[in-house]
Amino acid sequence: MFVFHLGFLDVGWLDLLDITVVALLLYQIYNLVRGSVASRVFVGYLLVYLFYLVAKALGLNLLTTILEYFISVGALALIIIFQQEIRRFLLLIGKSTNIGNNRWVRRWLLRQIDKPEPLTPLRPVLDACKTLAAEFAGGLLVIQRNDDLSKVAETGERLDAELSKQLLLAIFNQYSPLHDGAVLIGEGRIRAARCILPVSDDAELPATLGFRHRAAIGMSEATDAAVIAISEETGRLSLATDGKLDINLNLHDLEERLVRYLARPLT
Ligand SMILES: Nc1ncnc2c1ncn2[C@@H]1O[C@H](COP(=O)(O)OP(=O)(O)OP(=O)(O)O)[C@@H](O)[C@H]1O
Repeated sequence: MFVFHLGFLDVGWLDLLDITVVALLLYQIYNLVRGSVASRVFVGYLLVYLFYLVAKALGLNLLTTILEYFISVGALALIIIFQQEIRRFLLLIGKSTNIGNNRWVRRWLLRQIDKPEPLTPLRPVLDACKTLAAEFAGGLLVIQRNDDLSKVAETGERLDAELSKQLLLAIFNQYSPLHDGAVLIGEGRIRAARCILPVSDDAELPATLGFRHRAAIGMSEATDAAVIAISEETGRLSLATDGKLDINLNLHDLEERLVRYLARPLT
């Protein structure tokens, strides 16, 4: 069934759906590679493909064959060049379609009654952040929301300790064997310390941003956790959520953003 005619072209509903999906995909790819070296490779590849279409339409057989060969080998090369972007793209899809994490799916399909979200008391966390910032001690604190963080916990020392300001300060004390890496906090308890977080490979991040802050962003890209980074150099407080870092927050702003983010309904 045709929707309309465009010159000699008959455009149907399926064509419109096809064009919309391709446009959305291209837009997502553009968003992922924007600003990175990969974006130039992507544009170059598109230009070669356009050149190939023109050569084919003109009936330039030899050139078409050479370009066909180049494009098929190029597709493989693209997968290698774009590994980081493809990984980020798949993570994005996985994160937004994590069926088990969906409130409605849990309720209606998995027949799980939603228990009230386990609230992590923020007071001990905020008090510890205040002291760590004032003393330029440095810290990295992950507050679990809904995603399972057991894989990250495995990279460090598992603990199951009551959450308290004093314990957090003891962990991040420079003489503590647990001070390096991140602390995981979930359901009001300290779950692990000395954890290694995934580091963001976003090429648009400022070069001045060190690994503690890149790890905070990386963790918030890969999971729905909120990550607080306290700079050892400047005492600055930053909060990473949804792959974005808010830097130089005062304690009040940090508390407000954390409360708002953790109270946000699950999708
Ligand atoms: N991937 C990671 N996972 C967990 N902790 C990390 C990771 N990368 C760095 N860190 C922690 O951050 C500390 C400081 O790293 P770095 O100096 O590169 O960060 P920074 O962002 O410049 O922070 P600062 O302002 O505190 O110097 C490391 O000693 C380590 O404890």
